[in-house]
Amino acid sequence: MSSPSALELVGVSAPAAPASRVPALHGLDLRLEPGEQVAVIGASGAGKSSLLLTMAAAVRPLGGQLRLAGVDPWVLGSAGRHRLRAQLFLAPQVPPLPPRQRVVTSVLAGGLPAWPGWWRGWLFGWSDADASRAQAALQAFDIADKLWLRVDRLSGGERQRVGLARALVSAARWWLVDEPLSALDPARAHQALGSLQAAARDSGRTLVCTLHQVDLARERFARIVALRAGRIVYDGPAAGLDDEAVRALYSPSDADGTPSPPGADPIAPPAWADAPPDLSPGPPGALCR
Ligand SMILES: Nc1ncnc2c1ncn2[C@@H]1O[C@H](COP(=O)(O)OP(=O)(O)OP(=O)(O)O)[C@@H](O)[C@H]1O
Repeated sequence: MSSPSALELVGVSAPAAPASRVPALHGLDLRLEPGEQVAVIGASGAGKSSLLLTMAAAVRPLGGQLRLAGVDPWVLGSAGRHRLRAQLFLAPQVPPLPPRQRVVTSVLAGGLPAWPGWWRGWLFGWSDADASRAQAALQAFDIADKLWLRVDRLSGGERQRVGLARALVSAARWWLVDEPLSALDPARAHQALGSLQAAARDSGRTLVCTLHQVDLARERFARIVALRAGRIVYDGPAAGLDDEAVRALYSPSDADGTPSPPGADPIAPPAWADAPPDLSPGPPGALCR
């Protein structure tokens, strides 16, 4: 049964960035019910990040309509849209963590803008209750021991997990997470995705997650949305996406999404690329670069 609290795209075409007028998404129809968990897959450049930015009301559709719990954020004034955005947590591929900030502060910033007390804590120090909240969020990603470290002392994978811990302290009802596992080894990736999904499930949040790990997407998500060249080419149960469909999804294509014929070479290399390398020795004493 559909709910009025759904996140909905109706015939949405949208660019990849706020300043662009070039559509990266073309006429998408998509509806996510509260508490649903959806993996978005597709080749590089297919439009996965653009879809999350559009859902987060960070880029304005060129056509069609985004509806968040029945409200189109783009008919609101900027203050109203800002309030509505507090319902959305967007985790970009590379979390924007200030390098000199302590991890505790970065995690608790996930509660902004809905948590005015953040500024007090940031200025005057964190209470034990705040620190415990951040620690519990980090614990879910197995990095509770990093609570008081500075962000620039973390590895890339640890930063990525701090970025995910921010979702757990946010009050948002929709979690939009862009490639959360790109910097994690396979074991950590399984653990982090499991924690994220469990936290979303336990708190009734809607989770949309873009993933390059197709096997993990099929194993862990009941519903898969597949994008190709800015269009939805599959939206359904993970079980309905077989290996052949996945191969077709990731096969090279022309710009319009038409698969290239076998052996086709869409971009010919320049003539010099085939020339044999010059292996002649340089003058005596020449430096090898
Ligand atoms: N800032 C930008 N301005 C203009 N076009 C962009 C911008 N960022 C991305 N694009 C283009 O928009 C299209 C969709 O990009 P998008 O980042 O949404 O793809 P993606 O599926 O998330 O890719 P990836 O898996 O590599 O992150 C691509 O053709 C890309 O080149």
